[in-house]
Amino acid sequence: MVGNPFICKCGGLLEVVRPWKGIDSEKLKQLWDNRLSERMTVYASGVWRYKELIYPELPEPYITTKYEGNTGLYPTETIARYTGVRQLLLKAQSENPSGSFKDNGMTVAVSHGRSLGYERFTCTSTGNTSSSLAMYAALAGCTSVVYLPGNHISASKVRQTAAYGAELILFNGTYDDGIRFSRQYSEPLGQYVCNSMNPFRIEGQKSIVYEMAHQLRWELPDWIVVPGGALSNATALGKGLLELKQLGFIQKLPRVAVIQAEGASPFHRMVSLGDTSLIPEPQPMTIASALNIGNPPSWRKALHYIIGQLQGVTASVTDEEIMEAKGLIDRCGIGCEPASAAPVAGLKQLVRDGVVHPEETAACILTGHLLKDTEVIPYSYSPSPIDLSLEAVNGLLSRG
Ligand SMILES: N[C@@H](CCOP(=O)(O)O)C(=O)O
Repeated sequence: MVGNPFICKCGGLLEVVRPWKGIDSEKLKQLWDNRLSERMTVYASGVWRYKELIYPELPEPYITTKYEGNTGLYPTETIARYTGVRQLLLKAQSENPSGSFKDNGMTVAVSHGRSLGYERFTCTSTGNTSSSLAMYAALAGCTSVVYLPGNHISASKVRQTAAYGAELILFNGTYDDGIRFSRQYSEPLGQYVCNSMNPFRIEGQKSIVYEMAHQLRWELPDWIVVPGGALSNATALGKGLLELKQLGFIQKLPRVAVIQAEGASPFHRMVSLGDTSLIPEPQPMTIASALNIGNPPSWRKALHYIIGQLQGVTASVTDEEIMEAKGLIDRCGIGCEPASAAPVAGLKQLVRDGVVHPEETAACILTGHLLKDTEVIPYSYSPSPIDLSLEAVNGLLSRG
């Protein structure tokens, strides 16, 4: 096996560990408040605003940013009622420049790669990671090569990736096959890997919970709920939360829940059986394209942070439950891709099962934009055009 810079000799994934000397949380909170008025500097980014906890030593000229992050945190009574909690917030990572939470990590991975002198970036993807990478690589004046499974991914995401100018390599097999290939061959091909096996992706994705805590004046809800596919989001959430607590930014840790889609839920299966080794799902199958992953690369890190350190919980939900929750999120005016609706469906289940108390509060992280998986948008509109007249319109309105 050819070496990969992010894989340890033991086969596990490397991660960034810092000694955290000289962090003064009160001073940093003040600095970050001041940065909220930045406009066209790197600190206008909702990721690089928190540079001191993300990648303090990276020189600014290497940073490729599209002012990512800065996403809304919306209270919604409809979804609170639906899930059964007292208060519910939706953190819309879908509002990122390429339409998904991947941007929080990708700006850091691409900036790190540039600092090493790379000009060719790569990833394997079900579509969001590739769109994000293609966008940042183009922005940095570099090229990207993306490996995409030939089936069960979203054509709208593939088109978005192509639009940013990536070289597309469609292959037979699943996301997991593509990851196996790029673990082995990206480095000899001179391509800098930007999948979440790259620990700088995880560092960037921590900013999601940093920004959420900042928006809530450093008091998080009782629960934070994320979808689980490759498990980089869960890992970053766990690592980020523990750092916030350890460094004195928050006084109380929230509980965390990771929700998988039933057809691609090896992590949930492992946790619910009390096991500590993951049995991959050979044919992952869910309508939520971003969750179509049978062998999540970050499962060990997620197990360590979410289950080991934070005593978090997991659940799995059916495609029907995902689509029902998505319908509600869409009609609240926020909208999301199917994978993002899994946390809302999962929270409902956790309240029903008595794991989450109805008096508790929760935030669900929406990972991708409503326009990401357009093939599965289940809405219809007027079947055939009419000749416009007041009578014809009144006739249609009275039917509705
Ligand atoms: N849903 C993802 C797959 C995860 O890839 P990662 O390397 O970004 O964790 C995608 O959009 O491709």
